[in-house]
Amino acid sequence: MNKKYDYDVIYIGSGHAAFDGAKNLCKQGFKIAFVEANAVGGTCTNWGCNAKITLDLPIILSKTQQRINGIVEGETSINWHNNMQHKHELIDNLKVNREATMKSLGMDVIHGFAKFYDTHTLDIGGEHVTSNKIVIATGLTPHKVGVNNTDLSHDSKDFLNLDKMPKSMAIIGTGYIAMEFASMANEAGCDVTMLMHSDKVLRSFYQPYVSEVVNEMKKSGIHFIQNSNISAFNRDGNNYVVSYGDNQKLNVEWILDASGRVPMVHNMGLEKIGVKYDDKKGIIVNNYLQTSVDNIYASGDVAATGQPKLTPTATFESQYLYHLFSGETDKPINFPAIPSVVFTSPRISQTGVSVDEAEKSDAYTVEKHDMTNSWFRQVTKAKIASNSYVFNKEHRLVGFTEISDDADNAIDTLVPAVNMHMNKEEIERNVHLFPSIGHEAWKNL
Ligand SMILES: Cc1cc2nc3c(=O)[nH]c(=O)nc-3n(C[C@H](O)[C@H](O)[C@H](O)COP(=O)(O)OP(=O)(O)OC[C@H]3O[C@@H](n4cnc5c(N)ncnc54)[C@H](O)[C@@H]3O)c2cc1C
Ligand SMILES: NC(=O)c1ccc[n+]([C@@H]2O[C@H](COP(=O)([O-])OP(=O)(O)OC[C@H]3O[C@@H](n4cnc5c(N)ncnc54)[C@H](O)[C@@H]3O)[C@@H](O)[C@H]2O)c1
Repeated sequence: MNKKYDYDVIYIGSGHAAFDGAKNLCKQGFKIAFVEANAVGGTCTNWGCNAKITLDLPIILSKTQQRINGIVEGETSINWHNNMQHKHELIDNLKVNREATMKSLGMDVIHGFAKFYDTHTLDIGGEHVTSNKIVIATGLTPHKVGVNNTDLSHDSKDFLNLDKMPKSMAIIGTGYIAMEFASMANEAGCDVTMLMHSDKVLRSFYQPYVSEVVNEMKKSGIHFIQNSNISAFNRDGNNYVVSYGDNQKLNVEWILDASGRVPMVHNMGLEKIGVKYDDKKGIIVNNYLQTSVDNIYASGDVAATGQPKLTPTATFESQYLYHLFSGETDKPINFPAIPSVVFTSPRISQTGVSVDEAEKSDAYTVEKHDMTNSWFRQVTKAKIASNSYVFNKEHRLVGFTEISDDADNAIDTLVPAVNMHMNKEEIERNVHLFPSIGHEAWKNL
């Protein structure tokens, strides 16, 4: 579209924050390139959501079998090696397929690490490429705890490639990754110990529900050490020793550092061209996802928008930039309620106004339900199933959270009702498949 630069838009990164909107821009005639330093498709596609949920399949079966034991007889045992093979079959080619799709649509893929040469020029291994607009979509990278021999620990990518499940594992942190991977490892026969930073687990979720998940995990044999204050990792033959607390030691086969993920903002020359960022939150953007330099934008996990750093957010931002660049909108980004789920057993999901926020304000009312007595949950023999609906003053639905093995499905069905702030009349205009979790989630409204 313009002759001055090689491209109309270059995306640094090729994950959901880039590709999802770029393909639509490309269809409108924009000349597009992606610069990718690692696997095309980014974290979610190669070592995030997709890989994790594939490995979770036998965990769901095993947990279901335990609930309906007696109806289904015998014990389920997980063959982790075969589970990992299944993951490789589904995941390993995704990056190849994604690159082929990009090229077939007419977009270029440049392999290498991008640095800014000036505000319109990227340096990729000494080659210069220019673009009218540049979108920084570089995501997050694992944080390493600052202790002695920190390199003896592994990260989430290593876990998602473990061919053999270790007999014992120390997990640093109790966030999303720590809790999900602990549930999987435990069910696959590993002795898991969680080394907590404080006494809080999954801080952004409704704590009474989080406590129930922790209790279930404890019953399954997972150990939680609060305020662990870890100080060093050391080798002990083929094993590793984690030093923590007041000279205490934990001997394990494997250490997973799940102490968080930090924005990919370094060594890119951002300081040189004046793009402002915060080491923890990411690249500072305005309501148009525009950085402190006019022609440079940020999208997805690396953008400091205050939104949950999740795939649906990255996709939404990427699509917004498509609408903005194509001239279809000149309005600021207007985020919908983003649903999030922790894939533990049971799972916790939430979207919109949280119960905590609602309970601190007169503007909301909260309705809580124990779902274990509902008919459909009796079919699934749910031991734990509760949810909470948040309504505003006009009794319109503005938030929802659930704990249950079906919390992911429950939230997915309610997202439109929360986003549209539906009232009773609007809710009743929607009919649902029966019997289903979706029907259950709507019928209390
Ligand atoms: C283990 C795990 C499980 C997850 N599970 C879920 C889930 O169940 N649901 C969910 O919604 N979210 C989940 N997430 C989060 C989700 O993966 C991210 O929110 C999403 O991938 C963000 O997309 P993105 O495009 O912003 O960044 P990314 O997908 O991280 O893409 C950024 C890309 O930029 C590249 N890059 C970085 N710097 C440069 C550079 N200078 N030059 C060139 N390339 C560069 C990187 O190599 C990377 O490929 C999970 C994350 C992890 C780690
Ligand atoms: N189901 C999902 O949607 C899903 C799953 C996995 C990851 N993710 C995304 O990936 C991101 C990263 O996940 P995460 O679990 O790495 O981060 P997180 O921020 O959720 O958790 C980090 C954990 O590490 C702890 N911690 C920090 N410093 C520590 C220290 N020095 N010692 C011990 N513990 C320490 C924190 O207290 C916290 O419990 C999340 O923000 C989330 O957006 C999402």
